Amino acid sequence: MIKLTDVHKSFGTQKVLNGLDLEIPEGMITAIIGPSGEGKSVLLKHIIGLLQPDSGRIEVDGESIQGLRRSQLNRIREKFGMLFQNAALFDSMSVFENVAFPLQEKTKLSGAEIRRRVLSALEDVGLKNVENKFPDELSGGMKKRVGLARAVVLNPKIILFDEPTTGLDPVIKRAIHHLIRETHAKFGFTAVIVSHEIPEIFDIAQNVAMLYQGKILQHGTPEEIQNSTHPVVRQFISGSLDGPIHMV
Ligand SMILES: Nc1ncnc2c1ncn2[C@@H]1O[C@H](COP(=O)(O)OP(=O)(O)OP(=O)(O)O)[C@@H](O)[C@H]1O
Repeated sequence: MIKLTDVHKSFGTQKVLNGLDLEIPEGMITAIIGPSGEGKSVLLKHIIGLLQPDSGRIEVDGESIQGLRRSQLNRIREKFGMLFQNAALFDSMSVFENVAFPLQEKTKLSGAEIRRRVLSALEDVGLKNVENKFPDELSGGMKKRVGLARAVVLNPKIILFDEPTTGLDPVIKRAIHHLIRETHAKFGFTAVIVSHEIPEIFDIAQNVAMLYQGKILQHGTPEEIQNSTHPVVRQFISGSLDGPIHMV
């Protein structure tokens, strides 16, 4: 389980997280939703230890991730895979090299075993015969698939997805969502997905937490969030211009 307790984070005078509490259950898909600029990516970066809170506590599997030495933090980070917003592939490396990278960095597996695992991970995400291509030869959807293969190749306990479908056409978006669900069913990792895809995300996530003004405003099943009576949640999921959320 991932547990955040009373987490505060400011950048200069801008308070982004303001006493945030959240429990992310193990083995489930949890979506973080909320208006742009509210701190969803900042929240993900705290979970993986890329940002430190000003105060509060973040625990992964019962272990606090603050104040750790780099080697201890690295050990905890090995539990994580991450699919970044833009897939963050290395442009100068082939698809094979991109997916092999975590295995080469973190394991002492033989070249033959690495090859087997990379090709298997690519097959899991529906990619065949692309291992020798370079990222700029791939479509946006294929890049996301390669990013997902790289995120699952070490079989991590937890995968963080930062807007995995932003900028993709509706068909590819659906395919990526389907793939996340399938890989989740196959590998059983804990998934945390930051997403703007409303209502599609309600079909994928088992839990949904809405971030607003530095706190989790509501956390529940997709049904509970969709049937929320909270005016902010209602306005956000309906995309209405009228309501307490002010556009800037
Ligand atoms: N390293 C940083 N230094 C200064 N400000 C930052 C930093 N990281 C994030 N911020 C600020 O924190 C706020 C929240 O950013 P964040 O990217 O988490 O929002 P978000 O909810 O993920 O937005 P979006 O949905 O548009 O991606 C923004 O105002 C951003 O400018």
